[in-house]
Amino acid sequence: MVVPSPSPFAPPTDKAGLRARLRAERRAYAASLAPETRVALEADLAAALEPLLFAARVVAAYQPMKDEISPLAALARASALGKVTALPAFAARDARMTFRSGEASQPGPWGLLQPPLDSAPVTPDLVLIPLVACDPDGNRIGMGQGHYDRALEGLRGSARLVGIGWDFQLLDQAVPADPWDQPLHAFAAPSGLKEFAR
Ligand SMILES: Nc1nc2c(c(=O)[nH]1)N(C=O)[C@@H](CNc1ccc(C(=O)N[C@@H](CCC(=O)O)C(=O)O)cc1)CN2
Ligand SMILES: Nc1ncnc2c1ncn2[C@@H]1O[C@H](COP(=O)(O)OP(=O)(O)OP(=O)(O)O)[C@@H](O)[C@H]1O
Repeated sequence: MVVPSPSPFAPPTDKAGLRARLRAERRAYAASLAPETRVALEADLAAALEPLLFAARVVAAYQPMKDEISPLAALARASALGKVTALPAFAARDARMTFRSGEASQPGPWGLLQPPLDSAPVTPDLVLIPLVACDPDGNRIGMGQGHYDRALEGLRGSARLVGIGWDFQLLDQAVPADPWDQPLHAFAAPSGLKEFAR
């Protein structure tokens, strides 16, 4: 049987190809933002999340990498609303991710600060999740090491799983899902919150 090879000009539909394309888009977009524009977009993100923050008891977010939208304004808002806040912590780069309360005061993997490993582990009921891309069914592409898939497995019954990104990171096209992928309940971006049928 002759299997037609994909055109080198066709946009990617596989996970690795989509990850590479959207990582490049994210890098270019973040580099194009004036610092004050970026702060304003991150404030819009926090406003879009307000109803979810209000309803939550324990909110987990993440320390942003260079090109990611920061959820830290939203996390500060959660704290002001009296919620427990948490961040990921790793004993090693390939260790299981845990969510811990406390200031991000210690160096962790990937150059990101994290709470001390002896601070309290918490079980969030709202998780703000970094992503490279997602689709309207909540399928998510991350950085490709499965850290979030593994950590979210046990939380999806009891927590709202909300992907966070710049607006263009929610794609029109379907993202392929592997059996271990944990689908998102919603996506939040500066333009607002989109709930998925999950
Ligand atoms: N802010 C944030 N934290 C997160 C994630 C994330 O996507 N965002 N992750 C989501 O799962 C995990 C980290 N996953 C990562 C996977 C790959 C690379 C990576 O390839 N980084 C460099 C290579 C250099 C390096 O390893 O330091 C690169 O971009 O080429 C980074 C983080 C856990 N913490
Ligand atoms: N629950 C799990 N148990 C064991 N291995 C897992 C689990 N979830 C994911 N993995 C492994 O993690 C690897 C990366 O998965 P994938 O490409 O879907 O990552 P990702 O969702 O993009 O990354 P991340 O979740 O870190 O943002 C896969 O090789 C997969 O085998």
